[in-house]
Amino acid sequence: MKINTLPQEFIGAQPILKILTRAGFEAYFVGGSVRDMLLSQVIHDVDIASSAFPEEVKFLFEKTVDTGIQHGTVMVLDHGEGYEITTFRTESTYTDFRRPDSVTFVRSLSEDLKRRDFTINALAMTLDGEIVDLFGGLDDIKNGIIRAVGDAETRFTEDALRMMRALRFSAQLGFIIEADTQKGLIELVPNLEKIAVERIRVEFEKMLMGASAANSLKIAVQDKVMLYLPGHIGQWELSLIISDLEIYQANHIVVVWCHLLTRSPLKIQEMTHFMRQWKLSRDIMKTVIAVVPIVRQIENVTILDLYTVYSYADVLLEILKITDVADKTIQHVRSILKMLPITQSSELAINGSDLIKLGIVQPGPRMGHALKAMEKAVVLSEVSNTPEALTSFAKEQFSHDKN
Ligand SMILES: Nc1ccn([C@@H]2O[C@H](COP(=O)(O)OP(=O)(O)OP(=O)(O)O)[C@@H](O)[C@H]2O)c(=O)n1
Ligand SMILES: [Mg+2]
Repeated sequence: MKINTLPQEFIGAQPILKILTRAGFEAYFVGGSVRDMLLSQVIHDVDIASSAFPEEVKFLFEKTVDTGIQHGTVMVLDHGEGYEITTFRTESTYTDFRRPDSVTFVRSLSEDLKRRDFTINALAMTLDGEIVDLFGGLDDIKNGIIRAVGDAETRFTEDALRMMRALRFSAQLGFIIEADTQKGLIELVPNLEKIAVERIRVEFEKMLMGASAANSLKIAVQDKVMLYLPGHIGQWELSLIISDLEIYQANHIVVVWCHLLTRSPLKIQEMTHFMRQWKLSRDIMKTVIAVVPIVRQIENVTILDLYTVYSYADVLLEILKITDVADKTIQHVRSILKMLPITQSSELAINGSDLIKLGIVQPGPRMGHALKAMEKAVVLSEVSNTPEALTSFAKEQFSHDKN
């Protein structure tokens, strides 16, 4: 099979492959970019594999960076772009189920392709668009199948993360997992415990953001994958999460976590511990802690609640959609958010130094209290947000207070 018109992402890299082939080496586009091109999906990074050894690559190109030279990867810099070239390699035994004990550089493309995870990821393409398909990847793309290259158990023993990747690709692409591949997964799923949380998290998040997330999550429950994920998530009742995802697709990582935790059996105080086990970022943890209690009480939400959560309004509205909250309630929330007189304290018409200048409050602990009271009164439309109205409100409330 030959691709006649290559996407722009590959055209920029063609001169690099030309230099390698003119020097007598083999060079191909490999991995995710070839798969995504064939599926008309967005192409992320264009990876190049070559028979040239790292030192040979460095000799051929003027500007290179050793991004992962011990694994055979050198980045070539060309017109402000970086292209990673990885030497064809085989991998030795995997004592720890995630990293080869050593890699060996080889000159043969087929040796390199046969150690890759799935047939759809084991396609290569020459610089002028000829596809090299040694394991039936093209048919599997056409038929929507995730199939391990060769023996599934061997592939999953080499890197247990590949089991999460199977579920993730299935969710993103709507592909089914081929029977022997699934059998290998069921057999080896306990090895997931040996994989770093960060790596699992990346695949898990991509899975839950996929268009077919519900189906992959069902498989993950059935095949006991969930039992080996962090935070005892395997003990949760996941049917509501699955049915939400049958209808709506999460569009951002933070939405994934807010949704999951809204539907979780965890109390708000327990969530931080769970999120630490998944090593989530501070930003995501803050958002979850702000948004989830509001979603859980959405029928009784107050103007002050929505003011407090204003900076997370987009996430909040997204979660309300996913968790199937009544349209009427969503409209109500939207209209309150739109009508808030201020959205943060810095929008108050007078501030702390104004209060001091006016001689109403002195610096000290009462200041915070005064500012909070003004903020609350403005949000609740009890006072207009003008210097005059706020000054007389403050005088009335605080002038006679002792500072
Ligand atoms: N555990 C893994 C990870 C990667 N690969 C191989 O390395 C390529 C590039 O890996 P990566 O960028 O992690 O995945 P992609 O398939 O490119 O997917 P994504 O779109 O997420 O980048 C894959 O296509 C696959 O051939 C593998 O065999 N086993
Ligand atoms: Mg990639």
